Amino acid sequence: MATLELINLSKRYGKKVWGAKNVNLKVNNGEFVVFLGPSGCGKTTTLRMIAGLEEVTEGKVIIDGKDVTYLEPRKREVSMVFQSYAVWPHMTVYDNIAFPLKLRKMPSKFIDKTVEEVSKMVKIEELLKRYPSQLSGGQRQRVALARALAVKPKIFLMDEPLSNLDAKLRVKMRTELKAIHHKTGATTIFVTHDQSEAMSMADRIVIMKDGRIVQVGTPDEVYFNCANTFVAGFIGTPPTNFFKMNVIRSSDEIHLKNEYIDIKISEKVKKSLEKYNKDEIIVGIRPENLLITNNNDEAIFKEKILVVEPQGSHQIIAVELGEQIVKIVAPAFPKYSADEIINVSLDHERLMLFDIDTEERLEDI
Ligand SMILES: Nc1ncnc2c1ncn2[C@@H]1O[C@H](COP(=O)(O)OP(=O)(O)OP(=O)(O)O)[C@@H](O)[C@H]1O
Repeated sequence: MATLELINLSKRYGKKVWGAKNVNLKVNNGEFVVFLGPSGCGKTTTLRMIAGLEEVTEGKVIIDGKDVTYLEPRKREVSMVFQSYAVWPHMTVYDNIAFPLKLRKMPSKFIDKTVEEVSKMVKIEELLKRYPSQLSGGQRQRVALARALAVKPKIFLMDEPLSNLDAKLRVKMRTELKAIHHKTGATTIFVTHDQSEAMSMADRIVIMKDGRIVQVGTPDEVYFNCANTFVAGFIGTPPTNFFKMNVIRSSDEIHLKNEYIDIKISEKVKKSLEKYNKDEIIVGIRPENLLITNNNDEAIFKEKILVVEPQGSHQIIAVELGEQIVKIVAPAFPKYSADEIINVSLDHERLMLFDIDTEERLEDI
């Protein structure tokens, strides 16, 4: 177990492309941190610099207070699990797991005990005599995990380890990985572009865009206190609805208005708007914070339902406001259907406001 610190960590490919730029992060002992972001945002590059597989252009990697920026990978005491299972086909499962321990010249009794321990942890103790070709994809990935666990690394690095598995197995493995982390307490960095994977596993999520960190926080923090429109749009399914609106100030009220929507803002939100002197603003409302109501006075808009997508536990309702499709997550009952006219209000506590120019969230909400 160890702490990890990244200081201004940057990687430039060629003359122009920055794979990662000024990444600053402190990871606590035993923490499970997930790097999340769209394809090409720099997650893998950053992970590989931590592992020592990628040369650092600028900045430092510190593990347990020691500068390892230029230390070769095997001396860093980190283990990495990749998306492709990367198990050796000519070795049995036992030998695959034992290999890194044999390299370290560990006594055979110790190796036996460790293989038994980690294979139980990842539930492959029955498969030790098989070869990888005799395993399913999920089982192969478990072998790769066991091999990484066997060396008891200071830091566990995982690059999309679940993405080759089918949807059901992915969800199952998430829970298992979280349980393994709970058991081992190993400091873990996990890379994914799947936000629900990140939300369900992470102690903290590091959201990246264009090689930079845009927000670091617990799953709740990045969901409820999004730093900007990028985070609000990236986290959550269906994604946040965004509206460009005018700020209409009168002596006793403030309204946020566009052609279709009129929001009379609450006292709480009023405060943050007092400091905002622009006439336009971006409003973000999550689909579950739009509420279908019978009360005309509460409604921020009234519209015909375009389509209803039943999901069992809830319904996703789409309406069209001009060119924009707006999504509403409603409870499973009452049932709605296309062409029905609905009044829609909102949970004012969950309204998100963003600066029209910077797209950063307004403070004090
Ligand atoms: N060897 C390379 N040479 C040149 N550019 C590279 C190289 N490796 C990565 N890049 C670029 O660096 C940026 C970050 O890539 P990286 O692989 O870290 O992204 P990622 O977030 O892990 O994406 P993905 O989810 O698709 O794996 C991208 O713009 C990518 O094109």
